[in-house]
Amino acid sequence: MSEPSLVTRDLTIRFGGHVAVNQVSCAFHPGELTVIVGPNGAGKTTYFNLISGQLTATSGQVLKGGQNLVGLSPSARARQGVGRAFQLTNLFPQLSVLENIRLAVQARSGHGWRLLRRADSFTELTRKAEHYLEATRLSGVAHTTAAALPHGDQRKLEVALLMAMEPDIYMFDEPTAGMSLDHAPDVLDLIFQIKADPTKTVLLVEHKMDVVRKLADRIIVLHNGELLADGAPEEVMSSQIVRDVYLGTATEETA
Ligand SMILES: Nc1ncnc2c1ncn2[C@@H]1O[C@H](COP(=O)(O)OP(=O)(O)OP(=O)(O)O)[C@@H](O)[C@H]1O
Repeated sequence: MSEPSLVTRDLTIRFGGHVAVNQVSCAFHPGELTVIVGPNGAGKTTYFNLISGQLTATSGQVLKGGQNLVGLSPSARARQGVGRAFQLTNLFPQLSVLENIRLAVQARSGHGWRLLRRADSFTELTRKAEHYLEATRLSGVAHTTAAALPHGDQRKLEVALLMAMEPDIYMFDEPTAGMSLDHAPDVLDLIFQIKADPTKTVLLVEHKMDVVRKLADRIIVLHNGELLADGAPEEVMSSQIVRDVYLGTATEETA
């Protein structure tokens, strides 16, 4: 197997006396989509926050290319290639879809978020932005303001912004939450597209078992902040301990 693109080693966070993530060691690889599942309160989002930098670990490491990212801000981690989709936080609501994507391309290219003076740089950025616009099938709403987009297109725009940042680690926390059945397949298609690139690593937190089945190359199960199981989807889903702790009850609720 390829070298891991991201490793968490004994990753732990305590909130007072409560250990929300407890010594989680896991290696993630390029070309692999790992879904993180577990019952409510298992520590999935906290684990994500520790990787993307919204939270700082009490102990343990987040290693990328041999560098420990613990202590770096979320934006510093994004510059290191750890990209996380966040609902609306990176959007400029009054700018058009194309302008939003162009700003993300610009930030990635090292021009920051300033207005550009040089016309040739601008054209190059627009060309790249149009590429992501097409990849996410948002060309039809290129000139619509982000604020005026329907919810489903806003979620696609979030994926477009993430793609424009060209991360090598993609993180999605319940990417279809709150979406209608019409729009969910579009966003799942985009994740399929990303996963098809063998240089990208995808991490996904997901409750919906149909989405897990559709996308997962590998499943890890968290329970009470600990890593309970890790393996191929069919192996993990059929293991007795996982069925007892999680799937036995959760599939009925969420499938
Ligand atoms: N900032 C915080 N301060 C105190 N406790 C916290 C904090 N953030 C999370 N927790 C606790 O850590 C535990 C794990 O929470 P987390 O949100 O990571 O679970 P989850 O698996 O993502 O749950 P869900 O599926 O419901 O989103 C919970 O007991 C939660 O109450």
